[in-house]
Amino acid sequence: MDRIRIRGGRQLSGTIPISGAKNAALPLMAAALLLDGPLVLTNAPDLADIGTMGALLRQHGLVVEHDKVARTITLSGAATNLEAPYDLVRKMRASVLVLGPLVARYGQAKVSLPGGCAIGTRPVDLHLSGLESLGATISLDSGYINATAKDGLHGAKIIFPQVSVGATENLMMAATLATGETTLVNAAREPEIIDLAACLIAMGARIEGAGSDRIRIQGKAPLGAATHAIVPDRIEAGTYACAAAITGGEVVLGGARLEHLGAVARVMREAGVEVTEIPEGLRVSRLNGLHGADVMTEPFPGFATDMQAQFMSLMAVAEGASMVTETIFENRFMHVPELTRMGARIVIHGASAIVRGVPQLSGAQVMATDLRASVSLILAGLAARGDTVVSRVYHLDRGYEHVERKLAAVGADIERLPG
Ligand SMILES: CC(=O)N[C@H]1[C@@H](OP(=O)(O)OP(=O)(O)OC[C@H]2O[C@@H](n3ccc(=O)[nH]c3=O)[C@H](O)[C@@H]2O)O[C@H](CO)[C@@H](O)[C@@H]1O
Ligand SMILES: C=C(OP(=O)(O)O)C(=O)O
Repeated sequence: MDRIRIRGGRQLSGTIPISGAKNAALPLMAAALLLDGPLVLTNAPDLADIGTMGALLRQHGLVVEHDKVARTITLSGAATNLEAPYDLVRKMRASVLVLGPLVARYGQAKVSLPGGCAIGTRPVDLHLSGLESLGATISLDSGYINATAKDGLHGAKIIFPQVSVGATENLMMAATLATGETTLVNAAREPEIIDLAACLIAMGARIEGAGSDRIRIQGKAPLGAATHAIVPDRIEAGTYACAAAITGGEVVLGGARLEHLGAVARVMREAGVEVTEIPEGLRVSRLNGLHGADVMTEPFPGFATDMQAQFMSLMAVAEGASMVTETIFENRFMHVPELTRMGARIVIHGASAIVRGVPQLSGAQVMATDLRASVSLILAGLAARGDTVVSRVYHLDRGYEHVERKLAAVGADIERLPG
């Protein structure tokens, strides 16, 4: 298993190109099940999760070509197998996004229940009840979701009791092939939802309101081939913004957009980080000290849960105390014991962590437990005295493209230790 070694203390300077977003690319790939295609996705990142979604769609019968040099994914063909097996679904929860498109187009699907993961139990009840509202019959058997809609889906008004990115995506896709109008109320407003809607519209779908909490879909518009550029990864951008800030450096995040950072940019400014929009993307710098700032994770445009671990690393070396409250996932503080091993002073009280900043962290051997926890340890390593070695970086490779190359290119002392 590969590890990553970081020798801390280098200020970062230069430009980091921001890749296409993992969390946009995965639903966009699943959307290829809605039509024969081809669907051409440009600005595609080279990530383990993209490989997993490609493998899943191939075993459904699609032709998936990922040109890593041109950074395009071309998806075409029809599904010949309507089952998503446990072995692939367990690797990546976003696999459940094939459910809506499959049942909408083929009237039938069998998809393994994704189960929980390190950060929480992560049920899919909202995906399933939403599909039932659209007319699907759902049953659970031997760890699988069986969904049928022999006469097709029909439009409905679906009021989500809680905001869910994945359920909004699954139902928005399914509704494009349902008869009549579907309204999603209390829908997620993340930039990845807007990106998926833009791609579906490019295919011919009629969708209004994506980016607001009420999305209207007029189903059964004929869908055809489309080309779509994947939105830049706001979480990757936020992560590298923390890298610039934690090292007291200045970096340009090529292609990043301020409006996509939501509350993250505001809180970073509050903590003493300069974030400026420039034609190339965002310039992030920290010339003076960092101050503690409180955050609470919320659906977009609130502070992203996917930025919580990285921000906690930053607060670990800020002056004063910060309170970090996680409201989305019940088990997303697994980076805390590892950061503590590096000298951070953090105590957890229920869903909140109190971070008392220390002047300096010290390098240590630490273990990655999930995607964002892994990168938070790399950030801490960039600021720490001495060497940090992060193990289990396969978590990191799910969602960060060439992290060591991108950071080394702006001056970090970082290398991958193949294992
Ligand atoms: C591939 C992808 O895009 N992943 C992102 C997506 O995950 P994902 O789509 O899984 O997250 P959701 O927005 O659905 O989850 C939000 C909350 O709703 C709960 N919930 C969700 C669905 C459901 O049927 N029932 C239910 O109770 C979840 O357990 C969680 O507490 O949004 C999360 C929240 O921004 C991010 O952290 C993930 O990086
Ligand atoms: C939690 C994440 O992803 P996933 O939903 O794929 O587990 C993430 O991107 O931080």
